[in-house]
Amino acid sequence: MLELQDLTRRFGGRAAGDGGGRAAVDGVTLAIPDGQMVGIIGRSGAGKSTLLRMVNRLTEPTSGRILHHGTDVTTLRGRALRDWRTRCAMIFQGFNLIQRLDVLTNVLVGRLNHRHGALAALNSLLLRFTPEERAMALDALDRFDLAEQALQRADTLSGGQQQRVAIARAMLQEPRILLADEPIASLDPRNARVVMEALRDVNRRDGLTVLVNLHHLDTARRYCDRIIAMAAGRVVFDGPPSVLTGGEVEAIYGVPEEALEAETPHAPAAA
Ligand SMILES: Nc1ncnc2c1ncn2[C@@H]1O[C@H](COP(=O)(O)OP(=O)(O)OP(=O)(O)O)[C@@H](O)[C@H]1O
Repeated sequence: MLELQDLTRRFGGRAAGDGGGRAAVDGVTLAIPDGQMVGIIGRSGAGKSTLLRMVNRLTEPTSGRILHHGTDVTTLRGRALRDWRTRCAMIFQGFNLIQRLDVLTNVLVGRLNHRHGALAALNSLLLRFTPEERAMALDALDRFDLAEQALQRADTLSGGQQQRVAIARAMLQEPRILLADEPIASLDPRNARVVMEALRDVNRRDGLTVLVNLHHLDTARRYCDRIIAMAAGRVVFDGPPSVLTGGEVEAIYGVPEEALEAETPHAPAAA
């Protein structure tokens, strides 16, 4: 179980924790069972990215707690924090691959957090990997239908392929949670579908908890077990997709579903 307890993040105060500034996330309390696929929706600026980034501590909470299996991850430091970030992988709208490196090496980067000791550090620096690690990376690529592209530079792939490489890299971390921050916002509908299916697959087959920020409600309804809607940093809906009807969306946001989605600034579809 992943528990968020009264989680708040303010920006723009005089100092963290002084109670000043605007709340990007405002007192969010959620309990997310292991293996659930959760879609987080809401207008631009609702606090979706800040919420996800607090879970793996890329953004520090101003107040509140995050517990995973009872461990308070809000207080972790040093090696314990690095271990948490390994268990809690993240993918981004912009894929965040190293463009000039080949696909296989990009996936192997997901393994670096598992290494400890001086020799391992040197090998990491030189991007040297063992045959076992390379086999693991190839398996991950094969699973997402990318084995043939293993030796191509990352920047030769389509956006949908790059996002699947990012998922393969995340899987090499052997995480328990996958955080996906608008993973399909730059993709055309076909690539978006393939990426959502890949996320669904790691959720269903590997049992990962997946938290995914999405702009399209139909995508959230189709792929997620649970939908959380945010507005101004707060949770304004939390329930199964079947309950989030068009009427419910209009009641929450004051505009029809189509109008809500149309406000969303989208990056141009990737090639
Ligand atoms: N590093 C930061 N410094 C200052 N303000 C920030 C920072 N990050 C986010 N914010 C503000 O916090 C609020 C929530 O932003 P956030 O990116 O979490 O929303 P979002 O729902 O993910 O939006 P989008 O869908 O556009 O990505 C916004 O008002 C944003 O401007």
